[in-house]
Amino acid sequence: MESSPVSTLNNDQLVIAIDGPSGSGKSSVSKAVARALGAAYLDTGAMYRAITYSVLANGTDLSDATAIAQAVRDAQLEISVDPDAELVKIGGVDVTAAIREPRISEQVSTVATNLDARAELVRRQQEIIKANARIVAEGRDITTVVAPDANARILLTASEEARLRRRGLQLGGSQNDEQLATQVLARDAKDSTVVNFTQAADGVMTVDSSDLDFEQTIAAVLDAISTATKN
Ligand SMILES: Nc1ncnc2c1ncn2[C@@H]1O[C@H](COP(=O)(O)OP(=O)(O)O)[C@@H](O)[C@H]1O
Ligand SMILES: Nc1ccn([C@H]2C[C@H](O)[C@@H](COP(=O)(O)OP(=O)(O)O)O2)c(=O)n1
Repeated sequence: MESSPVSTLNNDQLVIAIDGPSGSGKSSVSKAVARALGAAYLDTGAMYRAITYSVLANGTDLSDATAIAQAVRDAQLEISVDPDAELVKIGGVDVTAAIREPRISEQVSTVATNLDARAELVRRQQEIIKANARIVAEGRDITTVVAPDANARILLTASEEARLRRRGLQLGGSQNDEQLATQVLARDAKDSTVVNFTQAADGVMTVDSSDLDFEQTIAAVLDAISTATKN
């Protein structure tokens, strides 16, 4: 599966790890939780998306796993960890908005299922986490691989129906049902071949947001963090 877990936690550090499937609310909820905790925020999915943008822009053959892995090692990737200032750059180019386009969502699993690419991105994510005294990091393998020793580890889930509905609204109704299913469900199925983000690993708390609104979900996650950090 993945490269072996490395301890990322320094003394006195607060690391919150949040994983979950597409559309479960990871990014929006983690950002709000980071603000509430006065912490930095790391969107690891944005790193996979930025690499995908770059390999597509450079005409890299997506079936060439070695070329993709090399592109990740060579990538000059910058990501803001300020929850109030979203910024992603690759090779000096601002790709903050471009990486959210459906064409990236449709191809990103090619990068996410490349194990050499994952190893390099996990290494960079661990470096970013180490450099921040308080940080909320979210993705698919944060609770299990990137920061298994985080102070609180949470799996944020939601029903398929809720996730498709939320993503549809987020994209302003521009995608039909089939396109949404490709970008959400088919992508999760591909990504699940290399990381488990559907079942909570030992010690990981599950927050199911299917029947919670956005504010209730933030409160439930803050509650889970408070329970986990009491011990
Ligand atoms: N509990 C919730 N109830 C309703 N909408 C939500 C909830 N959580 C998140 N959302 C909305 O759903 C959409 C997808 O959330 P996002 O944070 O991008 O998910 P993810 O990062 O897991 O893909 C966003 O528009 C977000 O505001
Ligand atoms: N830690 C991570 C984060 C994201 N990924 C992959 C899986 C996803 O298909 C892409 C994009 O992730 P992102 O969190 O932006 O996706 P969603 O907003 O949840 O739809 O990256 C991963 O494999 N591991």
